[in-house]
Amino acid sequence: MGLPRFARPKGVDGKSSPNLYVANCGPAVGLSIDAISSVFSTFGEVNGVYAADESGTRVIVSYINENAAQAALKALHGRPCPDLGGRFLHIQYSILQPPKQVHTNDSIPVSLVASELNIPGLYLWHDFVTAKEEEELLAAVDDIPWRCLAKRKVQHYGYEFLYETRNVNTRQHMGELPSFVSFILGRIALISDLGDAANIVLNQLTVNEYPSGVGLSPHIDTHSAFEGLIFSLSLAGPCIMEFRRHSEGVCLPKPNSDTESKAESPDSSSNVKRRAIYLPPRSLLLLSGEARYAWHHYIPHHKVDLVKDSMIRRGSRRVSFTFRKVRGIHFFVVPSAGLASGFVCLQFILCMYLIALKILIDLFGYGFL
Ligand SMILES: O=C(O)CCC(=O)C(=O)O
Ligand SMILES: [Fe+2]
Repeated sequence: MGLPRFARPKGVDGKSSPNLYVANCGPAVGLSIDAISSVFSTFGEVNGVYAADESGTRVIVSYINENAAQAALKALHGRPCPDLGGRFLHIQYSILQPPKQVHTNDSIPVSLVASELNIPGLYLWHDFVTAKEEEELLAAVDDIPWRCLAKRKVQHYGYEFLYETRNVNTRQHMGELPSFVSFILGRIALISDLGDAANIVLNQLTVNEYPSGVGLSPHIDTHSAFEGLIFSLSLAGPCIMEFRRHSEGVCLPKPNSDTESKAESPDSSSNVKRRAIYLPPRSLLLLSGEARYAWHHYIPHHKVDLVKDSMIRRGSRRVSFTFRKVRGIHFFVVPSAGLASGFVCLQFILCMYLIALKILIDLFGYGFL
């Protein structure tokens, strides 16, 4: 998906050109590309209107000829534009970058459905929770203190994820997953596509709150900390999630699980396969098998995502609920977290009963039965 690349003009005046760099203008400030195009078309034929960067607040208006650009700049620069919500536009000439200087276009087509990505083990269910449930889930976590990381806020349930060691402390169990997520666990257990649903164990929950434009570094969730399936429920705002996988024999960067480091710019080398999927609010993503173990996943730092030719603005925040299974811990089996304590009791009683039975058999033989 190639957007033309324009250089931001240097100096105040810039060099005359048919392309204008227009700041304070774009989808992120409520101005559609069509509306912008129609206003600028009054000065001459417009070739196209493009996002100047990922902010959603700066566009490039590209004219067929320079005179039109000059007229538009003269008429619209530095004053409120009534046809564009009264916004003050800041306009300069912009220059199409010569091919040698063109930055690697790091945007790739974004799919709406998981099957298009061809990544085994990746699933996405839209509208997994209703708008009302979403509201209730957000209210529930907003009632609980957040832990602030450098760029986002988190809450941990079940077991705390320790960012310093990229692991969980399995000796410190923080209790069952909260009752406000029980219905989600119950619903996951009913997903018919997941053959062996009875074996799904989810005993750790990380809630992430991302402010607008904040992403997540490429990583594979730590193998030694988590096993099995990883479910992530998106709430409040949309984002895109990208996946990348290096070809055999090519070294992957060290898995950067749940770190706070700056999102790396995606590797454009031909040895890297890249895919992207749009995660709307209320959708549930599942990473399993190859999707979970062989592909890095990350959320690019964008305020606006280009999805099927539409610019989709990230909300003021995105909250995700990521459910995982801590390696080696077998309690709290889905279907119902509400029933989890019952399971634990039952398992405990059964164990005690078998141990007692074994002792009695050892002492008295089978005769006492
Ligand atoms: O926010 C998300 O959906 C993904 C979070 C994630 O990848 C993680 O916590 O490891
Ligand atoms: Fe992850």
